[in-house]
Amino acid sequence: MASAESQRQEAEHHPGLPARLAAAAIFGDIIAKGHSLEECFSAGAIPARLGGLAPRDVALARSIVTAGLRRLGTIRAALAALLDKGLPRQAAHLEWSLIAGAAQILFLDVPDHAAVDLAVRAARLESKTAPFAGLVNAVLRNLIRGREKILAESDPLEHDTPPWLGARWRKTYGDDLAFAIARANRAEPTLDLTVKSDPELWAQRLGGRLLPTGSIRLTTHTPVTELPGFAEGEWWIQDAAAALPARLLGVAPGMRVGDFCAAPGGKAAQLAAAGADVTAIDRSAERLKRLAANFERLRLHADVIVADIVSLKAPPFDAVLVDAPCLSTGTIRRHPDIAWTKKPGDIAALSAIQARMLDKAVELVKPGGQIVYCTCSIEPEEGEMQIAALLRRNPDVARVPIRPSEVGGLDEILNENGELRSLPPHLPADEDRLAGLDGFFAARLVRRP
Ligand SMILES: C[S@@+](CC[C@H](N)C(=O)[O-])C[C@H]1O[C@@H](n2cnc3c(N)ncnc32)[C@H](O)[C@@H]1O
Repeated sequence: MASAESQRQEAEHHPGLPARLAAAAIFGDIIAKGHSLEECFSAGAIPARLGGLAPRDVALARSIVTAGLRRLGTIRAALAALLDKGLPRQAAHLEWSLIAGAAQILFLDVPDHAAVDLAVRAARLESKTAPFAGLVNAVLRNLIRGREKILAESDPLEHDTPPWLGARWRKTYGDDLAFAIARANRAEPTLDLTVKSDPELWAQRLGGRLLPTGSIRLTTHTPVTELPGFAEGEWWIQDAAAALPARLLGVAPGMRVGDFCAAPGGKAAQLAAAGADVTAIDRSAERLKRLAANFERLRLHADVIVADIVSLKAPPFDAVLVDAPCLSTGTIRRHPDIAWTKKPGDIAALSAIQARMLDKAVELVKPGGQIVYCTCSIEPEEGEMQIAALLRRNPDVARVPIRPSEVGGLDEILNENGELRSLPPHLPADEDRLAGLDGFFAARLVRRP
């Protein structure tokens, strides 16, 4: 290992180096150790990987990691073709540095020579990898030569989607839609806002586009904290599809609503802004702190409870929203790490918890009260099949179909049972950067009186 002192000296002479070292280390944390992208760049993670980095370097490291994860399959296939003998075992972690270099060369607006030079310097910093600095140089230079062909031949489904997910999506949605989902996942996500009130006025003030669903889609590059209305708590960031489930509950002022799995509070804020008396429940005290901070900025109120929903005891609610934990495959555009950190076996464990949460929602909603169940997953086990199973096992529950007028007239995001099923290629736009929706499932139910 390089001493901290030699790293510090190198970094002083080569200002771009710390961001590349951090990016390479974080690729390892995510791909090999299964940490999430959000966790790696959260405030708590800073001392471990990002300590001492200037905000500009943290932003660059994040761009490298995000671009690299979004196109990981393409990068790995290209590197494998150039490394016919693979990487030497003692220097296997050079892969992270090569991935970071390749992400810059293929997908970021970074000068090629900087990407190569800094990857070579990073390799020289460690005794185990130093003998292979020449190999790093040769591989990345060959990558530059082959760039056009690599990009032209890169297929979203074959290369940038893990095979098990690609196979699932083909089976569920057919070849064409599976391809469209994979292609949409490679695009940068849009920046959508939910406003407390008067979306037309705020769309105008923020120079954004008012979507048929009522969300505002922005094109600005101004940091969100500097935009009008942020400090005043007039709006919050929330994907346009994620904003739909809470609206389907049709809350009226004073209604007692249980938000099951509430943190960090995007949907709870919608319910509270609509005048509901919200009880926000989540088992993560840490994430509920974020909800509390968000609510403070938005000047909204909710009663907050740290609890496991499965064993929750509470007086009955007028309505319940269940935003259950899930595989989150509908949000790969925003969280490209999900494609590589989730495993096929996760679905069975998650769908068992989802079923128990649904049963709890039925138990804790008053007779005649409504439940909206949602997940940001495009896997049917966590959506359509979950509701079909609940309706089979509990005759006291019925579906209340969602009408197109409740989702901005977007018939294509409703299925034949009147459930919401949005997918990343939905909501196309004249400009690619304004297109797309997170993949969400939502069903509205009523506990029979
Ligand atoms: C999809 S997120 C919720 C997002 C939130 N509703 C929003 O709109 O901002 C799922 C949440 O479920 C919580 N969670 C997972 N398992 C839980 C359980 N057994 N009981 C309570 N909360 C749970 C997680 O801590 C996480 O905050």
